[in-house]
Amino acid sequence: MKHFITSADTDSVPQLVQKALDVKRNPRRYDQLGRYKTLGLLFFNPSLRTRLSTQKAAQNLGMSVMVMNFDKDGWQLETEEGIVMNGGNAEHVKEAAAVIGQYCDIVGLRTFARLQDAQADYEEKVIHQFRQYAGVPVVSLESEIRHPLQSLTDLLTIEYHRAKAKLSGRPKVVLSWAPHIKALPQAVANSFLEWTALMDYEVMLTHPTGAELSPEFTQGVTIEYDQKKALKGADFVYIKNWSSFSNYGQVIQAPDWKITQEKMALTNRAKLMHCLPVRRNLVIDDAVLDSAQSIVIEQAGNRETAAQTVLIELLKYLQTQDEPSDLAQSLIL
Ligand SMILES: NCCC[C@H](NC(=O)CCC(=O)O)C(=O)O
Ligand SMILES: NC(=O)OP(=O)(O)O
Repeated sequence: MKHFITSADTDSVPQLVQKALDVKRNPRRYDQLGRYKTLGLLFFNPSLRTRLSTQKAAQNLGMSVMVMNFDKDGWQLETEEGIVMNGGNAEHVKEAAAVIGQYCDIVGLRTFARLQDAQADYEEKVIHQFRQYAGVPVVSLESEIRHPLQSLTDLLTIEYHRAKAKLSGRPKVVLSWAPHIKALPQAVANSFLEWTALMDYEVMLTHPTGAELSPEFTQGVTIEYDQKKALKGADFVYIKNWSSFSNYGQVIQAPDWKITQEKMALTNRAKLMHCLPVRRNLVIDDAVLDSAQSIVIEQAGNRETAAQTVLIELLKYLQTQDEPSDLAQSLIL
């Protein structure tokens, strides 16, 4: 694996999930793999889990880590090609990415959607420019439209519980929209659909009218507009708010979609998942978050395993690049 930006960066999502389960069982197996390698983590937006779990995962592999709050501490980045830079942006991404690539063997980036211009957000411009100009593997720490480290975590968590509960057959996995006061990105939901589509699950999406996601991510997905119907018989319930895609970035008002104990009672004693942070009693009731059905803390714990799995794959790729060619080898000898 050369980069980690979409599910297409891995040859097989089910195999990557199996590798993550293996890392969960043997977390110290590759504790020297990252020796003398440096990971750079660039945050344009806040983070708790992604920042700490990825840093911890890198340390578990013997890597050094540098973290930068790029929005506060970096120069304002210009991303337009060929522009006369006489505005507010001091540094072009071409130099910034290339220079960071001089210091880091792997670079992670968090660049949330601005939720003003769908076309601009859906291009995921900055992360692709880093892939083009950094010269090293690039990891998404949540881009405008995807959060692949979260999705790998989510599948790892589902597979772990499936095995533990000895669930036979295809699990019913429901992604439900829930209310929020702020306009949030669609990244977590998009990615969850992108990744679950590659597993043998019965996936159902439920949301109010007006909360439709981009067709790029919902093709082939069953959509049920009645939340209670959707929750019936669910084995896993994944809760997330997102703002409107069609009326781009607008907050959708539907307070009745909050997750309550009564709604959870409709499920097949489903495990409740959320990427966090979650606003209690606005999105999910205390009674549900504090119940045994909630696995949100364990899910967040699995972020470390998912990040470690991805770093192992990228470090193994770097090893293949580090091996001296026959010609270089003969010059050294
Ligand atoms: N990385 C996980 C989720 C991050 C972000 N949530 C947030 O911004 C919540 C902010 C708040 O609740 O004020 C999102 O939905 O994509
Ligand atoms: N779930 C998640 O990505 O959390 P942070 O935003 O805190 O990193």
